[in-house]
Amino acid sequence: MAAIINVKNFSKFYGDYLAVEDVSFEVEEGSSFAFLGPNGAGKSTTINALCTIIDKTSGVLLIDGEDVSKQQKKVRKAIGIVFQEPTLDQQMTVQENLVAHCILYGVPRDEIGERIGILLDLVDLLEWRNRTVSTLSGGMKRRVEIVRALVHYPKVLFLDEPTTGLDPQTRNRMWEYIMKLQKEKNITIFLTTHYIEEAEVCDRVAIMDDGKIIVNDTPQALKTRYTKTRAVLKVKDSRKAEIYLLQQEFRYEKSGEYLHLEVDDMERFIETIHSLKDDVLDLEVTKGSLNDVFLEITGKKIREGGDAG
Ligand SMILES: Nc1ncnc2c1ncn2[C@@H]1O[C@H](COP(=O)(O)OP(=O)(O)OP(=O)(O)O)[C@@H](O)[C@H]1O
Repeated sequence: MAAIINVKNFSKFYGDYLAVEDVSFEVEEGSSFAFLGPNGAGKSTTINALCTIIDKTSGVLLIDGEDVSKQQKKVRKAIGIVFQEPTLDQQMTVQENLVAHCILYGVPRDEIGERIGILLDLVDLLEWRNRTVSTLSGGMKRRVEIVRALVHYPKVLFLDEPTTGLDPQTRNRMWEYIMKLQKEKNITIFLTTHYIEEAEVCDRVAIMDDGKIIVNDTPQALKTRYTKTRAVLKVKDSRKAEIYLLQQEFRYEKSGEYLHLEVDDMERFIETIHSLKDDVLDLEVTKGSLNDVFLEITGKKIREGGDAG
C-alpha cells in the first residue's frame, strides 16, 4: 500500500530549542497510526506541522503527495483535525456548526445536508442536530467535532488526544465510532493519546522521546521485541517438570501449584511443553503490554502528567 503521510528528516526549532530532531516516518493509506511519547516529546509539534498550523525548520512533509509547506490549501482539504480543546461554537446548533464548516471547506451546497445526516447518524447524533452545542455532554460534543472533521471527506484524520477528559465508557464508545468511520470511509487515522489501549488497536505505533522517534512498528512486534514473555504452568508431577526445566536452563518460580517462568526462546519453550505434554494440566502464556514497551523505551509511564481519567 502507498504512504499517504511521508515525513523525511523533519526538524523544528523554537528559537534555539530543538523540539523535533531529524524525524522520518511514513503512514500507509487507510491505516491507523498511534503517535506516543511523554510530555514534551514533540508530538504536538509534529502533528501541528503536518496540519499546516506551524512551519517546519527543515525537512519534507507530504500529505497525499502534497508538500504541507507549499500546498497548504490542498493539504487542509485533505485532512480533518480533532484537537483536545473543543473548538465548536457553543451558541450555535450542531447543524449550524457543521454547515459553517462545509461552506468554509467548499463542500457543494446540494451535498451538505446529506453528508451531515449520514455522519451524524453514524455517531448516533441525528436527533440532536438542531440542539444548541452548549446543551450537549462532553462526549457528544467530541462526536460532533469528529463529524465536523470528516464532513469535507478528508483522507487523513488527525486526532490529538481526542478522548482526554472523557470517562472510560464514553472513551470506548468514541473509539468504536472512530473505527467504524475509518472502515466505512477508508480514512487514515493519525492519533496521539495518553491512553495505551487506544494505541493497542492501531496498525502501527511510533514512540517519540526527546524530539526523536525511537521505535515505529506494529504493537505486536514492539511487545515481542521490548517485553518479556511469561508462562504459567500447572503440571501433574511438579518435581518431574522442575527437573526438566532446570535441565533446559529455564528460570522459574513456584507459587502454589503453579510454575512461573520467563520465555526467552519460544522455540525451546514449545519443545519443552511438548516433552511435558502428558503432565501439563494448565498453561497460560502472556506477552508484556504496550505499557511495558513504553516504560522500557522512555523510562516513563505513559500517563505521567497525562489525564488520569
Ligand atoms: N511555541 C513554543 N515555543 C517554545 N517551545 C515550545 C513551543 N511549543 C512547544 N515547545 C517545546 O517543544 C517541546 C515539544 O513540545 P510538544 O508540545 O511538541 O510536545 P508533546 O509531545 O506534544 O507534549 P504533550 O504530550 O505535553 O502535549 C517541549 O519541550 C515544549 O516545551
